[in-house]
Amino acid sequence: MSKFCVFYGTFVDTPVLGQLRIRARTSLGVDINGVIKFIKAESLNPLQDALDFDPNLKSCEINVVDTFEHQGTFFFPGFIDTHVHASQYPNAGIFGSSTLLDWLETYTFPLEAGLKDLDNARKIYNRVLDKTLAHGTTTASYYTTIDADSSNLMAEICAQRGQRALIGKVCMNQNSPDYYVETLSECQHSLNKVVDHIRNKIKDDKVKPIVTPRFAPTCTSELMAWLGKTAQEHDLHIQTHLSENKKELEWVKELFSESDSYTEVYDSHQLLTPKTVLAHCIHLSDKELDIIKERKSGVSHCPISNSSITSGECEVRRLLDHEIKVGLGTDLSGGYDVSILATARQALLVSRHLAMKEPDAAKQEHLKLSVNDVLFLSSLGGAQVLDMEETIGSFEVGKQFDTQLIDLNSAGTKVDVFDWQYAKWSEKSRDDENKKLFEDLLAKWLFTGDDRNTVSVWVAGKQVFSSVN
Ligand SMILES: O=c1[nH]c(=O)c2nc[nH]c2[nH]1
Ligand SMILES: [Zn+2]
Repeated sequence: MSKFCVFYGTFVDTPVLGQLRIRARTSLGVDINGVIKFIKAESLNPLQDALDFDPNLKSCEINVVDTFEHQGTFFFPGFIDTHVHASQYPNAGIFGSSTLLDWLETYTFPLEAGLKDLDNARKIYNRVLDKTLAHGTTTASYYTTIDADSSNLMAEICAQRGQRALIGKVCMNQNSPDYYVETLSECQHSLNKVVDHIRNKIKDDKVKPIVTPRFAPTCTSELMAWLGKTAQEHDLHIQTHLSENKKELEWVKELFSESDSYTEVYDSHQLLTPKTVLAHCIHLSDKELDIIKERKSGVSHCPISNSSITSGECEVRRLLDHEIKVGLGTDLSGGYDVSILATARQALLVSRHLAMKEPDAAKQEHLKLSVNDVLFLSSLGGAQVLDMEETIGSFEVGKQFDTQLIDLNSAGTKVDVFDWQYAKWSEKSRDDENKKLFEDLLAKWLFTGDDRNTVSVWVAGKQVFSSVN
């Protein structure tokens, strides 16, 4: 890696929900630590911009990545997958007509148990990294399995391959099959082992442990209380599932009859913090939304999973109106697609389904998520959910350069752009028209693009994927 890198071309991000920021003819300088040091609009010479920023750079190697002349190319923040079960990847697409509770028994627990075999785990986890990086995912919050050694292996693979990752060794000590469960003390021991391995042996700031009670039904109150306390003592992230499926809700009511709601089960065990990621959140009362907002926890919206295993339609606009942080999750393998772009597309479509059930025209319009909204959820929204918005999710001086380079003309692309649909950035006088044209190109990317358009990916300034290698 060069001491200093300058990227030149068009930068697109979503600093605010619903708003695209398109910066053409722009240079962006990145230092050896992957930190964005300057962003210069109306740049004519990216190399000169670096020297203007710091004349001392003259004596070191400066690498320029110049995409300016290449029509249909732009930089977008790396995608953030806020909820993905790496261990379930082999089952992507295999779910039949199951719903959550029978899906867990039939497909999921047997698969996860098999990752105790480290050769098997290594194959699966490397494949997950191949695929997520190639689809532009620069940060992921992973679930692994209950097994500490294979969870540590996943952390090592993420560190080697350069992805920013939260590693969640799954915790479950009740209502689980005999072949796939731990006692309280086994679970405590294996979580401690994973936290120690990641923090003291791997020692990569980009890879962190995350406390992961699978979901309330599989965790005793004693385990959840210990997990809440551990997260607080070690300042750890937390992730779990909440309110995904109606049968699951009834089960939680039976198991935790002393709690007023599913959300309160977690809250009463100190599991709701600003660093908590709650997957699904489909069937919540207003009171539960108030608690989540109050605790500043975030929601991972997993629309492909919710449609596939028939869990329901998450009312994302309602969450956003409640000022709750929302990001996107692929939720492999309840979800079948590793792609956050495909997940964003499905988020938009699910919002249209909710809108179709709303008779009031103004309210119907409000329910619809726009292209800009779902692109926000895929990037800065996800960063907020992971409590990492100061570091990643958009292009700002001081943030890390976690980025994907998109080329709508890449080899084999499904996206077709006609000459008159391109923005002509060399003609500055046409910038208003150019921006409009570019917004349409982004919509084309969302609806017709895929990993063939993701040609390079960087995490903390380091290239972690290139389609030409
Ligand atoms: O989507 C889901 N995937 C899972 O593995 C799981 N476990 C509990 N609840 C779950 N939901
Ligand atoms: Zn899940």
